Amino acid sequence: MSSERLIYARNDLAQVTIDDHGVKISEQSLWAVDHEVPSSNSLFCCGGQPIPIKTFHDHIPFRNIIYVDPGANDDEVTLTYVYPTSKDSIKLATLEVQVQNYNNNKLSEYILDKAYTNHIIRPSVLVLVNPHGGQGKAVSIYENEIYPILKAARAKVTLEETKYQTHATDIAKELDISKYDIIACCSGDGIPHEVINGFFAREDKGAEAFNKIAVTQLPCGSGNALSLSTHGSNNAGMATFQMLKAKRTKLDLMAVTQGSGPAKKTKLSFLTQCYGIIADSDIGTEHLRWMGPVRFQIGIAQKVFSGAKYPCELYVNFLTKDKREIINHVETHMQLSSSQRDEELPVVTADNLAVTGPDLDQPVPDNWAHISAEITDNLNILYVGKMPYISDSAQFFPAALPNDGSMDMVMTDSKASFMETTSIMLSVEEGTHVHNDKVKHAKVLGYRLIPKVNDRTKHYISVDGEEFPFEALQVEVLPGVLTGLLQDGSYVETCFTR
Ligand SMILES: Nc1ncnc2c1ncn2[C@@H]1O[C@H](COP(=O)(O)OP(=O)(O)OP(=O)(O)O)[C@@H](O)[C@H]1O
Repeated sequence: MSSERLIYARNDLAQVTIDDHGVKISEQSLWAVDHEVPSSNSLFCCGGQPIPIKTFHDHIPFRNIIYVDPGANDDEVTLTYVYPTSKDSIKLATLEVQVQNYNNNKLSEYILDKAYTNHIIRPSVLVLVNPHGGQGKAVSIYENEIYPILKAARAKVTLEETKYQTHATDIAKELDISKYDIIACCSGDGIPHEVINGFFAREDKGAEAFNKIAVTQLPCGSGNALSLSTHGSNNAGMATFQMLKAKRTKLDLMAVTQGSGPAKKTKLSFLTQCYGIIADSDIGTEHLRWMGPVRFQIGIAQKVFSGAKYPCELYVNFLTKDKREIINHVETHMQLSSSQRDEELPVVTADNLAVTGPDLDQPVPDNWAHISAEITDNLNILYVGKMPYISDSAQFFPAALPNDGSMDMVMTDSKASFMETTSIMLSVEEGTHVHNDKVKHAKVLGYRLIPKVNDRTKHYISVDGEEFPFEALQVEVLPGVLTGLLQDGSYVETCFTR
């Protein structure tokens, strides 16, 4: 520090220096940081870059800074930043500082650039709040946990509440896309599903919208798989912070086609398709909605215990058949995406959104495998997904990758005993169920499912957690069409990617 600087140091401002990692508060100024300091010295990770708590009391990492206002003099700024209060929660704070080793009329912009290496400063965000999401808590979660962080980061926020089912689809279909950088769905997984399908219903199949606007979720619903897989959190404040700091990254979508001829309809899916016990337990227990996620587990236990079977015909276009290939696939793809991390995102055109598979009344291509009746006559779970976490206690697709051009297919049949099935379900939390001999797991490029369930009880096919017609469907991957927001371009770590 120069002697001149010492003379002019203001004692009403915290004295700091800027280093490569953030803002270091000088010892004499620590009084100015009046918030509590977490005692844990563990890493604050949650899918983003680790924020070392250990040194946090005298150092504000650039990543934690969400806004910087210029002060009265060139070497003074007000920092707005977040600090962790637990592994999965944050608080906002501000600190007026005088910077001892940097004196320039662009000081606030300099720090802001360092704070937002990955993403747009002051993004323009369309916030869609589903007032019925999360058992009616979405509005208060938005007001109390999400908006304060967006406001502190000076995001340009446009707020819209969804007024009816599929309203989000209509909004996305008619949207002036030039106005927004992000659509943040303050909801469960239902609203992002609707937004993506609203884009797809546009004249260019949504190409321009998919290129311009990142679609993300801030967790306000009962199922928040998108937030858990991308922001690493079910906590709305934390997810908002992670969203602001995330990197625009291309994600694969899945095109789900049902019907043929004039009745042919294609919808996009970003998360999962499901047939069997899990679909019936998720959608079929709507009457237990007030119970929240617990209803799902009760439904599964009931079905497993009763030995429920969901026969079908299944044709699959496999990328990997042997489970051992999946580990190599994940490693190779992660290396590839890390080498492409700084490249510009590819531009999507309507061709990338075109469905190329045969119609459902036509035979599947010769290279698609017909799964043997020994499996499909006894099938009890068919679950296909593109994101690793389906709830905070279920890494159902631990090998799922954002843009490897494939989906993860997981299948079990009712020949496994009740105890075996229970043990499989219990290992879903750690993601290790896919290693179980009784679980079939493959990377697939496309499949056709024809349900053959004859009993009279109502059954379900769910796509991204939403009910779809209980009839044949065909799915293919649309590689890298959606722009999402991921920490450093990757999904949250799983047992495969850790
Ligand atoms: N104003 C509204 N009235 C009725 N339904 C609505 C309204 N706004 C949105 N919806 C519907 O609510 C459904 C669930 O949305 P979302 O996923 O956000 O909530 P959730 O709490 O996670 O519910 P779920 O348990 O279904 O996941 C969607 O199908 C959506 O179309």
